[in-house]
Amino acid sequence: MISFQPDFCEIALPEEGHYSIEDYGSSKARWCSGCGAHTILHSVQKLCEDEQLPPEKTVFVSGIGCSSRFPHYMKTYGFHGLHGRALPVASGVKFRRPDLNVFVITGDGDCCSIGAGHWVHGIRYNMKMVVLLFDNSIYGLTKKQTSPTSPLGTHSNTHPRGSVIPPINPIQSTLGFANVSFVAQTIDWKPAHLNATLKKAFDHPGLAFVRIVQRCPIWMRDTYEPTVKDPNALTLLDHEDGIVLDEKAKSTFRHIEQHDPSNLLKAREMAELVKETTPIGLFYQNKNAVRYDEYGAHNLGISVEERIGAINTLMDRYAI
Ligand SMILES: Cc1ncc(C[n+]2csc(CCOP(=O)(O)OP(=O)(O)O)c2C)c(N)n1
Ligand code: SF4
Repeated sequence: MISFQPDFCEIALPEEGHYSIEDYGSSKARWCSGCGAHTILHSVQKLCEDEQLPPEKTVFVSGIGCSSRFPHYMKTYGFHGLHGRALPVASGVKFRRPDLNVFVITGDGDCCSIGAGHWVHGIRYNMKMVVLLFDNSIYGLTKKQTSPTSPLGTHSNTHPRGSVIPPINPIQSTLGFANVSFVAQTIDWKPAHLNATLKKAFDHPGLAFVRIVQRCPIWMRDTYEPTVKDPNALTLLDHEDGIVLDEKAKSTFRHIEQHDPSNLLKAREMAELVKETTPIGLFYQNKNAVRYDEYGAHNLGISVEERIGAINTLMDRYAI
């Protein structure tokens, strides 16, 4: 388990009082050339710059996988932990330090396989954080084993003759979990949509779950290439309360569907679209869902600061 504080504390707030994108991390990550994770990294660093997040108040928690190397490339706090366990670690961080900006980076194996139990309850606890599911439909780091999101018939090292069990649809599953409050889908190769989705997720007052369809050119080229190349493969979910794109970015889509993100039943129907095309946009948002990170303080009738003080006292008492 590695928890670390890289060299950000050596980066004093620039004199002009403005962090630039370079202050948030490196653009030289050790992912394969053409891996979709590179564009996601850039987009997240851009979000940090746009929001001027103080690096010492920001933490990236991940599990294990290619995608989970993400915290190493950020000059913020980071925790590259145990396979499948990013969500409980992040929940602990958020409950203990509600003042921090918390991001979770998880792969489809990490989240939907070994970490699936935490996925259900992380969504249900709805603590304010952004969860980014890097879904490349394969176990990348361990060199091509079938993942729960691998399309039926995927040839892999665990299923050389093709996978036989239908995959999980992470959007549909998440929309079925209790107390779900924000579910969006985007892709790594359309930066305008990716950036707008991250911004919407960051602004959400609860747990924002974002599935990012991610290119893995090493193991899954045949799976994602048709979607990248075919202009008919995507459907943009459009609504004034959803992920709003400018006209130029919108004009790159051939298929646009109006979808009101307050309608959970319709959102579940939209998630089914994936059989014919990949829908991207905001499926569902409920800003009023119960938040466990707020509940503790509200229930006791104390402020967040008082709660932190109470937790500190307990930790001192038991020398934790
Ligand atoms: C408890 C445990 N079981 C298994 C592994 C081996 N392992 C490491 S990464 C990984 C799968 C990674 O796939 P995914 O989460 O989809 O991430 P990707 O590498 O594709 O980004 C597995 C099975 C491990 N590190 N720890
Ligand atoms: S194996 Fe795939 S997911 Fe992993 S770094 Fe390479 S391209 Fe990215």
